[in-house]
Amino acid sequence: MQSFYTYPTPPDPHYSYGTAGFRYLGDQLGSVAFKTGIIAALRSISTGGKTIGVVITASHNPPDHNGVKIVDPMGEMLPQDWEPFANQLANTVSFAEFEKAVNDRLANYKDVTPHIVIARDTRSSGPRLLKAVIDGILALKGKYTDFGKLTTPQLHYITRCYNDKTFGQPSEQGYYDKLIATTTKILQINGYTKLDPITVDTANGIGGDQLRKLDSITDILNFHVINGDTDHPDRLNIDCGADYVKTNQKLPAVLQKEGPEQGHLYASFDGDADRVVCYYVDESDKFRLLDGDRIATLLASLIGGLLKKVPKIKLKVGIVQTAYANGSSTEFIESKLKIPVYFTPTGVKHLHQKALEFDVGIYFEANGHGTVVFSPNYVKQLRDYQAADEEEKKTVETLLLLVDLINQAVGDSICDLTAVLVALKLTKKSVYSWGNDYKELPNRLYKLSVKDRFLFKTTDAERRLVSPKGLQEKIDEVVGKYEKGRSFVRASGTEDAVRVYAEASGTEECERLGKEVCELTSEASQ
Ligand SMILES: CC(=O)N[C@H]1[C@@H](OP(=O)(O)O)O[C@H](CO)[C@@H](O)[C@@H]1O
Ligand SMILES: [Mg+2]
Repeated sequence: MQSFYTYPTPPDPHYSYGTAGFRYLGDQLGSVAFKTGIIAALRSISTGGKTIGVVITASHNPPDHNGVKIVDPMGEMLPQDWEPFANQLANTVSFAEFEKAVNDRLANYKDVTPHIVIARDTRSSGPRLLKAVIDGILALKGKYTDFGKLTTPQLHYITRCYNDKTFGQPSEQGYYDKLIATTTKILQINGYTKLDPITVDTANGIGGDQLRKLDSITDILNFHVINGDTDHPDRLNIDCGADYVKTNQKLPAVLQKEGPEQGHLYASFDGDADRVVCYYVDESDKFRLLDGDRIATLLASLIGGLLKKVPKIKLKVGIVQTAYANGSSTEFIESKLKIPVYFTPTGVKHLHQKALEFDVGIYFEANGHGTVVFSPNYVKQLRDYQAADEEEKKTVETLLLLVDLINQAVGDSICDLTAVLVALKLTKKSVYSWGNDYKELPNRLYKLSVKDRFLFKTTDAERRLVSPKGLQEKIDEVVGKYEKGRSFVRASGTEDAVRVYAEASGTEECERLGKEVCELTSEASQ
């Protein structure tokens, strides 16, 4: 563990393992990356030598940021009860304390060789941090396999394949093979040969390289990449990508300049390709965003529609949203799709957990991060089903193939987008009709700097404040003045800020409501 000295921990560190792992400026992450190698190795040892993943990425954050995140054996996030230990290690400055913490932990487990799979995004700090992660793994005499540059979900897939041989081949090629084979089969049994073309803004990140590879090995997917410059890592997420499009509610800069094609479907990925939003420009040149809420409703329409065709199969379907979901989407799901909606706090780990309670659990954050999970009961009922005719057989096969198409471990831009295109094809829906399923309520999201964001404590899936005292009552009073008004305030879990969300029936009303709630929030935080 002498390489501890190669990666000195800065004095008075405050590193914290959040939903997205450790995330800071790339040049401040050396010691954290080294220690993440150690934590991943310990996690592997604690599971009796199962393969663990490490992804080096800062997703949609600026190019000079970076991050390290650990992936558990079945492709899930590191369990929350490991986070305090990860934080303790990351913030330990002295070698003696560090060595003791590691050895104490090691003493709990059997002596096995850990194995770690690693991948990184396109950032220039990636290779340096990779070296640090590897040195951490080697310090515990671990083995590693470096998969080079991959999307975050690809590394989740590979990690799972190592531990679950039925899942697929543990390689990048294995990922493409599975996606192509599944998509081809779904199309074939439903009488189609290829998916419709789509233009994809890949945020100048790793998603671009991977879509180009896919495009070169198959004719059924028709992805046209824009913002796909991975030779210049400093362009990552700049004026493009899912976060830019969703936050600004406008086209990526290059499309604003060149002019988009009316009615054509576009999509944007984030920097590590685990989020996707779609959009188009309508007959009156208006930008129409098809965000995570819309993706959830589209996939729910597909799955719900297919299940209706086999009424003897009884499965529990649920949709999980956060308070950031547009009110119209919730209303559409409940009143038109007749599927129950559940709310959890922000962060995919909360949504994922809730979704697991259903046979089909569909969850998406409005920003485009999400997936669908299917229960063992779903697979069993469909596998055991005796189809009465060809139509039923086709339906059941399609429902089973969806399990392989959608990356259940984690939100995956490439799989989610393919599922969107499959859904449009199978439901015979045009881009316009998707966009007209419901009319979004105008909404605004604000970020406020406050003295102490931890003062803001919430309840009811973050929709109501319990602290600061009295603020919620004031918000209620303001909200009551606006038709279809809704507003809530919560501390960000990833930034030192408080977020204020507002929606109302009209744009002006929504902005006024947002402004009023921002003012109340600032006053209360003095
Ligand atoms: C409003 C919003 O988009 N919040 C994001 C953001 O969380 P905050 O806790 O709001 O900072 O980052 C999370 C991690 O990427 C993501 O899951 C979440 O949706
Ligand atoms: Mg991401």
